[in-house]
Amino acid sequence: APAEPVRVPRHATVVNHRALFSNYTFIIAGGGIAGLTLADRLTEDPNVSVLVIEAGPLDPGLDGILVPGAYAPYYYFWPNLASVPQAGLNNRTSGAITAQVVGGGSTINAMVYLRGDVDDYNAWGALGNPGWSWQNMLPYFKKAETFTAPDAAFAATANISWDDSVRGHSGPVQYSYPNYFYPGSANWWNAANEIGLPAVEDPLAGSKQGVFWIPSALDASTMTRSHAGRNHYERVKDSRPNYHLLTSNVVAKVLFRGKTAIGVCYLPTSADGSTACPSNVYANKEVILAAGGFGTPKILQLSGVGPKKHLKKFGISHVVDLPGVGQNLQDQPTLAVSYTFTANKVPNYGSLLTNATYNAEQRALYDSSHQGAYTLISSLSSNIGVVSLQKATSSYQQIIAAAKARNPADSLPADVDPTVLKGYKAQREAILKQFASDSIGVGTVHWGTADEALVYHLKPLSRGTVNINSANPMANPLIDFRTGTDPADVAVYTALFRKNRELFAAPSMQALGPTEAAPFGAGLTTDEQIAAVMRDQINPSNAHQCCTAAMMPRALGGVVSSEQKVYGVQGLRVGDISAWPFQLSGAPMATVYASAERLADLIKKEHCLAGAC
Ligand SMILES: Cc1cc2nc3c(=O)[nH]c(=O)nc-3n(C[C@H](O)[C@H](O)[C@H](O)COP(=O)(O)OP(=O)(O)OC[C@H]3O[C@@H](n4cnc5c(N)ncnc54)[C@H](O)[C@@H]3O)c2cc1C
Repeated sequence: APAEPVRVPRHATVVNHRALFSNYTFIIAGGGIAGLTLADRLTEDPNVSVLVIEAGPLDPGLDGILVPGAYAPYYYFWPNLASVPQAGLNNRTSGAITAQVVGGGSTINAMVYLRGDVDDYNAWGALGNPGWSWQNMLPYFKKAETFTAPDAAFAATANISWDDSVRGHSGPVQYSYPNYFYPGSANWWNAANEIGLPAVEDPLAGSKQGVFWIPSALDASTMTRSHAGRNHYERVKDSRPNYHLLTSNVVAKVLFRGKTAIGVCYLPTSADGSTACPSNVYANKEVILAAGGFGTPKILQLSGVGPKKHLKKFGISHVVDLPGVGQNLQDQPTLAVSYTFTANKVPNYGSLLTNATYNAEQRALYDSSHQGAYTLISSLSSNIGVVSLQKATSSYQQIIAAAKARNPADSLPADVDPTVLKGYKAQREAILKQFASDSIGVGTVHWGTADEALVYHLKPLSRGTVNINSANPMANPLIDFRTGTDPADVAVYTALFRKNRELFAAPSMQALGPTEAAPFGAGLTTDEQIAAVMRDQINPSNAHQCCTAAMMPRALGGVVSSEQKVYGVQGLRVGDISAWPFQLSGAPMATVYASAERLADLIKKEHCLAGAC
């Protein structure tokens, strides 16, 4: 079958099962951010055909997806995903959220559009990944995006600043800023300045210590969400007969001839999986996995690419023994801290929920002129602050010293493969260097302007796992975030909690009369007391799951090379967030778009596509 020539129909479209070709130049598993970016760029060459197989449907344009203030992501959550009991969080289980829809996370995420910092990409490079650095990524960040500046007068009153030279102006992903802020945001911003978190000129310039407006994946022409389904599929589909998207189907596994990937088998998302692989489709050149931080390692393991010992338990014969597949799971945990106020300002984001008149006014304003509170994603305000460990606590050196004194093996599952442990040691050294730097954030503070502050932990040292629990491709994997199993994470989080508390104690926030509410509260004064409550409150996930097919040398437990080729086989790459070695000081979306742009260029060059050689 792989030798059959590619037939190109007249219209690119979402195809149904019967309209599929039997073979394509490339097959991409997962139509999320990475998958659709790759498909768009590869089909620029009319001689290439690409099939994307996506487990979810196309969003028909629901309000809760497109209108930020009406945000309702749960329509497209992957069903029934949850973690196992979390040993570091008093054995609580938690939901594990990831998207199942065309556009993946970009269709349902909170639209926060941030890059990592300079040392994030440099450190990935230093882990044995030539070609990865901030300098190398910057052109791809720009290529990926189009920034629309806010109205100049509004920007001046609202403290929005940016450096146009680091922003892209002609890429498919649209981003801008909401054109409204709640009055309480100004108190929060001033309070941040009062505790030594300055205004950052541009958080996308490679360092963002301080406070800034959150760039948002908003199409400024309509003030609606710019998601990958729109910017990397709908934008080009009518002119690309060579771009096929099969929705509501799940890739069960990669098909191999010897050690060469030749295609995939797939089945409808509605199937029960008892008859595995009813349908096959073949790739002439490559299969690319882009099924996200949970989906990609699952497909690899089901395909016989993973820890041999684990696969054996399910009767899966291994194609290549790669112990790192499904290890190294990381997320960016979140913590909500509740407050009551004696003098909070209205309107705040709670007003949309509690005041029907205000809500109706704001909706009418948005519908008529794309202005007002509905341009803000609900539950977030316009500002956020990023904090290095040094800024968070004067005890940062003690935290680093304690982390260095710990045996890294104690932070991983007992049966860890020696290569994975070696890779973790290398990562740990890189991250501890970042802890000592004042130019890399370890966490963020945020206040939505109503009854809750949010504290995010960006740089965990704890490592989890995602492993299949059945050979049935429809069964969800076992997800163990292992949040808080490394004591340094709890110490860092406690410091971030205290930074948030300091911010609320600053004069500009005190003017609103806040009281930290239960289960926290002023009665908790020691680190131990705070940490004990945090273990009951931390949410292990911000839906930023990553790093489960990590890009590192094989001797360090890596799964893919710096060109994102899976070790030990041919014709198979990982194109998505699974390939990251460790979390960024920032949210993932912009980097997933940009690194898929980078990978598309590498693939074009290697196969001489679209005049690339
Ligand atoms: C609710 C939510 C809020 C978030 N908020 C933000 C934010 O504000 N800012 C930010 O930067 N990031 C945010 N994120 C995270 C960000 O969206 C993800 O990190 C990003 O989408 C990852 O990109 P990806 O291409 O690796 O995977 P995804 O975009 O998740 O795409 C993977 C796709 O693969 C599909 N898939 C999985 N398994 C299979 C299979 N076997 N066969 C076929 N298809 C499959 C899935 O349905 C999905 O569409 C959020 C995520 C969520 C879910």
